[in-house]
Order: sequence, then structure tokens, then C-alpha cells
Amino acid sequence: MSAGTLRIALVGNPNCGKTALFNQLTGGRQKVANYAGVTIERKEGRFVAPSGRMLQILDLPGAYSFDTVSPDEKITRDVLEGNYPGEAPPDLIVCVADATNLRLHLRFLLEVKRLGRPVVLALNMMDAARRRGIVIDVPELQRRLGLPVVETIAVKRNGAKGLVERVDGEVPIAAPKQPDDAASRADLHAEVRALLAATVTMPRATAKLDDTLDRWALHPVFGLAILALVMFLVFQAVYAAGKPMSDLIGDGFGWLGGHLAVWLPAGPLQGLVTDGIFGGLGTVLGFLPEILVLFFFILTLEESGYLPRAAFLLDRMMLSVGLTGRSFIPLLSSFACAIPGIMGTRSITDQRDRLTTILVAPLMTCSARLPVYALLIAAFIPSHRVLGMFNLQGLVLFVLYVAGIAGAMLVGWVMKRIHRDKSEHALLMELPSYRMPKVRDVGIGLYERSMIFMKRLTGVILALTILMWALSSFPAPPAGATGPAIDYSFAGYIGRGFAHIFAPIGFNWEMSLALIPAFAARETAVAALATVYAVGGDSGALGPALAAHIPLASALSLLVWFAYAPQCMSTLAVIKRETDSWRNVAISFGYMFVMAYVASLLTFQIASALT
Ligand SMILES: Nc1nc2c(ncn2[C@@H]2O[C@H](COP(=O)(O)OP(=O)(O)OP(=O)(O)O)[C@@H](O)[C@H]2O)c(=O)[nH]1
Ligand SMILES: [Mg+2]
Repeated sequence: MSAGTLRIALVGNPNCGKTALFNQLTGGRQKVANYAGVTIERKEGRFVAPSGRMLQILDLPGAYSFDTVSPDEKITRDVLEGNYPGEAPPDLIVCVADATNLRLHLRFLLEVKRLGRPVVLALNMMDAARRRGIVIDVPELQRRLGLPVVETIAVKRNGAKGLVERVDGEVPIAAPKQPDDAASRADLHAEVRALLAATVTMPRATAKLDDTLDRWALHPVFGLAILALVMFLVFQAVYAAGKPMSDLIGDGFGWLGGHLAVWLPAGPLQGLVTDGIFGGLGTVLGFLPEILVLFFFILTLEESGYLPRAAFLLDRMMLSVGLTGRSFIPLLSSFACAIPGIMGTRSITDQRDRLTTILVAPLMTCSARLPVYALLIAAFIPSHRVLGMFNLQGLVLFVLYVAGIAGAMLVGWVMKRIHRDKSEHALLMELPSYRMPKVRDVGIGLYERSMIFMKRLTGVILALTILMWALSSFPAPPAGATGPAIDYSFAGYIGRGFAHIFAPIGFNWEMSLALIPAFAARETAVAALATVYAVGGDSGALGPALAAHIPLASALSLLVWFAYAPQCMSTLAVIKRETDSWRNVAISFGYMFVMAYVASLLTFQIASALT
């Protein structure tokens, strides 16, 4: 033990509340959600126990068993066995078990115990267990297991007090290490059965409410209808609730910029502040409310336990296109950003399934696309009511999200043909209990999202905006020039160069130019368009300026481009890291470029013919 610090690892089956416990103990803000496979990396935190001793806590990915091979479970196994590079095995293992589902969770505890290291069992979710009338004879369980057992409620203040007291005391003596072979594994089931019979009293009917809800949620027809309705309403809400707040922020920022400009001498600096920072960044910032409304729904759905049911419902459909229900959660995180989504594929054991998921994850509409969509939709799509109740703008947004999903299914299907591997890996996924989302957790989630957004805004997006502004302002037009100043700038030259490639799909040179910073961070397309059109001699809000310069067919083509185009360098970098192959990066970039180009070409040509 180094300098009195006790190193404790939290392990257990997925979704038993390890991360919730970790956050409770260390004051951390790691992601907690009601489905299996949330944590995929080892996370470390520390706190000082009442005795004054420093406790270092490791949160690990959930594992069903030690004989499985998914990359995230391997991390857990390696850490416990002391095979994780640069890390000694923990001094103490806290095995977390879901008290409402001990049949499953005790089996893993017995596997952990065989490692021959000191173990404490935390019976978590005791609140839920009590509510269901499950009675556990803790002293008897402790006696039979031969290790300390404490009850915890990870989501309640002070709910881990007993655990802290226990781990702050003496380190328990380890059981002797036992061989790990097939025969001894078979014994585990019998051992669990005996333990349960002696220590746990189950009420006759458990989880009645869950069963009733599932009869609807998992119904092959009603279930799908409910899922479609939920998704549809989310996008309506993004518009109905996000838009007014966005307008407010946009107007406020414009006003502020106008007042600030008065204090600055006329010239390039004034241009940078009004057009670049306030015009460009302000416009991007204005879309934060839409992003937060979307995340409010995602976080609520995540905590409710509904998402794995949706995965279950879509499993058949996903299998037919070469994906599995297991891909559902990584693909779902890709709606925030493809990067955590691609990293989340680590819980997929089958290599082919994992690669397919990685390749299609960038087609899910990430939150960086939302500002671009929202800007173009607000400028070009009238806010009519459809069928008297639905907002046309919300409907178009919904269609764009669906277009991304449909594209992913198409690519999955093609990959399946290419591989000629017809094997299907049906989904084996636990359905967690339904749970009422907590205001505090959703609040923390939204706060984290806002921080990520603000960091991007004041970091990469700001830098790119300044760069775009500089490119569009210099060199200044020669004396006697007649056209707008930007025509003579670097940006003018670069944009016109790119415009040759994009002319067939209807992009003018300003739009082509905006694609360049968008490759680093998609939202910057908005700031770039704002800068370019303001520098081009326009004033006023960006939306009307766009509508005046860009035909409808081109705007629709740009929307489709953003749905499919290979974008953001960071995503490609993560594909390289996760698959360790430049070939996969080239495949991703190539297929998305072709797909985006063809889809935009069709959109532009059809829309031009119709308008
Ligand atoms: N009612 C109740 N809910 C809990 C308790 N502990 C955790 N939860 C909920 O259980 C779900 C899973 O919690 P996590 O902490 O993400 O579980 P995990 O073990 O880290 O899961 P993985 O990272 O996927 O292995 C979340 O919805 C939590 O809010 C508890 O003591 N009582
Ligand atoms: Mg976790």
C-alpha cells in the first residue's frame, strides 16, 4: 500500500450502479445511465475517508463474466489481475451487485472471489429491492460468503455511508485463489442457487408495473408505433421550445455587438468584432437551446430504461441490414457526437459487427450538425402547420435525422453483401427496470453538454472564425475595385477554386468555402457563412441574407450534404485509433464523400427542376 493510500476498484455486472457509486464517493460527474455498457474506460477518483486516509477509487466497465472477450470487459479483468500496464492490482475490490437481481450478480461475485484478493460486496439499489418486497438476510449472506457485505443506495445522499465505514476499516482477508476452469465454473450456478435459497426471500409477484409497461413498449406493432411517436415528438419539441430561446440569444448578441462596435474605430478590428465574433459566434451560440432541448429528451429517455427496449424492438430490423441490437446504444450516443459512439463500440464482441457500426456511426446526426440544420431550415422552410398540428420546420428536421438513419441502414446492408458473411448475432441484452429520471441527474447532464459546447465555441470554433474572417478581409481590394471586397481576398480565391468541385451540386463559392472550416468543426459553417456574407457587404440577420443569396434548391442540397458528408477530422482520427487502420479511415471518407455528392446532386437537380 503506497503512502497510506488505499486503492479500491469497483466491479460488477453492467448497470448495477458502479458509476453512480463512484460519483457519490468521489464527487465525480461520470456518465450514469439506465442501460448496460455505459462505462467503457477505467476512470479514477479519490477522496479522504473520515479516518484521514486517502482512498483512490477506480470505476471500471461492467463485466458479465471473466471468460468473455469484449474489449471493455478485458480492461476490467486486466486491472483486477494486475495485468493492466503500469498499474498494480487494487488493494481492495468492491463488488457491486444489484440487489433486485442477485441471481445474475452473485455469480460474478463468486468469480471475483476466486481471484484470491480482498473483496467487499456492496448490495446496491437497496431502495428498489425494498420497494419490491425483496428481503435479504445480510448477516447470513456475509457468513456464507465469508466476506463483508454492506447495503448501499448509490443515488441517495449518504447512501454509501456504510460502505465508506467498511472500506475505511481493516482490509478484509482474501479467500484463497482458486483455479479458473470449466468444471469450477459449472459449480458456480449451484453455489448461487444455494446462497439465494438461504438468504433471499422474494415476493411472489415482482415488477408488475414493468411487465405492464413492457406489454405495450415491446409489442411488435404498438411498440414500433410508440417509438416512432416518441422520436417524432422530440423533434417537434426541439423546434417549439428551442426556437424562441434561440431567437432571444441571437437578438441579444446582435444588439451587444452593435453597441460594442460604436466604441471601436472603423476598420478591420471593428469588422472582426461585429461580423466575426458577434455575428459568427453569436449565431452558433444561438443554437445552444435547441441542442439542450434535444439532450433533455435523450437524457430522460436514457434514465427511464426505455432505450434498451427500443434496441430490442429494432433488433430484427437491424439484423437484416447487418447491424445488431448491440449497435443500438453506440449509434444512439452518436446523436451527441460520433466520437463517444465509435468508442462505445468496444462493447461489441464480433469484429465484423463492430466495424460496420464504426463505419455507419458518423451518419447519425450529431449535435454539431444541429446549428447548420436549424439555420438553413429557419431561412428556407416556412413555418407552416401541417395537418393543423405539426410544424413543417420540425418535420423537415425529423426527415433529416431519418435520412441519416436510412443512409446507415443502406451502408450496413451493402457491407453485409460485400462480406458475404450471413451469420447473425442475435441480441442478448438485459432489460433494466423502468426508473423515474431524477431532475438532478438530467440537470448535471445538461450542464456537462453546455460546457462541451462552450468549450468548442470558445476554442476551435473561435479560432476558425477568426481565421475565416482574416481570409475574407485580406488582402484588401485594389484601388478602383468595383466588386465586393471579399471577391479580392484569399477567401474569394480559395472559395472559387473549390466551387468547381461543388458547382454541379448547386453550391456557390461562399458555400464551398464554408465547407473547409466545417471539416474541423461542423458548426463553424454557420459562423463562416455569417462572416462571408457580412464581409460581402450585407448587414442584418444571417437567415434573410442567406435566403437572398442562395436558391432553395442549393439550400436543400447543402442540408443533404451535411447529412452524409465525411466530416470532422476528429471522427476520422478516432476511427484510426479504434480500428488501427488507415484503410478504414479511407473507406469512411471515400464512401461518405460519394454518398453525399450523389445525394446532393439528386436533391439539387430534382429541386431545380421542380422550382
Ligand atoms: N433506485 C436506484 N437506482 C440506482 C442506484 N444506483 C444506481 N442506480 C441507477 O442505475 C442505473 C445504472 O447506474 P450506473 O452507475 O450507470 O451503472 P454502472 O454499473 O456504472 O453501469 P455500466 O457502466 O454500464 O457498467 C442508473 O439509471 C442509476 O441512476 C440505487 O442505489 N438505487
Ligand atoms: Mg458505469
